[in-house]
Amino acid sequence: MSEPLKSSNLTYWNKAMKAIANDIALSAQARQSQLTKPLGSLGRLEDIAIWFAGRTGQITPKRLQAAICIFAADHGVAVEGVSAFPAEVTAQMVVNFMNGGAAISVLARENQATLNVIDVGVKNDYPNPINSQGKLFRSPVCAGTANLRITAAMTEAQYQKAWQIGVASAVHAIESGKNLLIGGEMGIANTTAAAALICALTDHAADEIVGLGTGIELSARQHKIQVVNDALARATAAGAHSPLDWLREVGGLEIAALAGYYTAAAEAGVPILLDGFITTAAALVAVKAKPEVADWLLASHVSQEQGHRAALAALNLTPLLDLGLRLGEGSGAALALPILQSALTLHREMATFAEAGVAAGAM
Ligand SMILES: O=C(O)c1ccc[n+]([C@@H]2O[C@H](COP(=O)([O-])O)[C@@H](O)[C@H]2O)c1
Ligand SMILES: Cc1cc2nc[nH]c2cc1C
Repeated sequence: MSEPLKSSNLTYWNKAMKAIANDIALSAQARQSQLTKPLGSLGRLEDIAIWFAGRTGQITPKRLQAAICIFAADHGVAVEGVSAFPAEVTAQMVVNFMNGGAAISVLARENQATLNVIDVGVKNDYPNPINSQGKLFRSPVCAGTANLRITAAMTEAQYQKAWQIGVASAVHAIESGKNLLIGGEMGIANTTAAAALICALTDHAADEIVGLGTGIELSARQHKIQVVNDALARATAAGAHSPLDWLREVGGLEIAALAGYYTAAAEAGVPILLDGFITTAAALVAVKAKPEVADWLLASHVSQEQGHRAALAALNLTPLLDLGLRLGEGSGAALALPILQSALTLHREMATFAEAGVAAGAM
């Protein structure tokens, strides 16, 4: 199925943020201390259960119903030879996602998550999928961004439209009962845009952040660093200042949509599970524009892309997994889902010392 996505509820932008229920988190912490295990022995799983209690307002949070939205778009900077793959792959992978053959298609099935793909700016044509796994929303803002090395990647109207499509995607998922939002992305050359954004929004130099993306040679990485530095200098000269200026100048349509998706999820009080390098760049934009978004973010994994660890650190996030992934599509987030589910199920279903008749240790 393929349909346009209506950006129905734009009031989510600039809405007041839902508060964290600290009293409920404290009750969840007290429950953790009563479960039949030495306190702290479930490590970060205990923190995860308490984190979700504070966000959901439930001492024993319900099972997670995850929505995965993949935002796909092309990048004008691909002409600079910054990727190991041709730009045509963006459209081809959209079809693969829908046909069920991509890594994220498999992982979504494996973890009972819904998978929707939102085309916010794929350049090449592609056929409508038949019998697809999820829904395809064809909402292209334009046929990809401009080359960020030589001009602003997007116009004001373009990045705002992409942002609003992300907002509408989050609203759609939340209104259909999802209580965990995962964003994924597909866009050849988007590690160049993400690296430029991370450099602009943190104190890091391009050499610290630019990586090999889909697998470019080390010599090509030097050129990619030059492209990022040229883009940063150009945008600085053009007067880029705010996080949204930087998004427009050096970002991407899928990155703008992800930033809107995360902001709307946080405004609605729905937890967000980040994926890799590009989704973290989008989260950085959202947090710099609206700092409270940070309270709703969890990091699934640290990608092999060089600058990901620094970007996560800038968000004060500690990843759950370090598996050497560098795929994107939401794959790392889908892989971390069973860990989150187990943390919540243990918290809900384990017996307390009193219930089990087990002697509690000195605490
Ligand atoms: O998420 C990551 O950490 C990640 C790291 C490297 C590459 N990717 C994916 O690869 C594509 C971008 O790589 P590149 O080399 O074309 O810039 C894009 O489709 C991303 O989903 C994703
Ligand atoms: C094949 C392929 C699959 C991807 N999935 C996300 N980014 C990707 C980039 C390529 C090249």
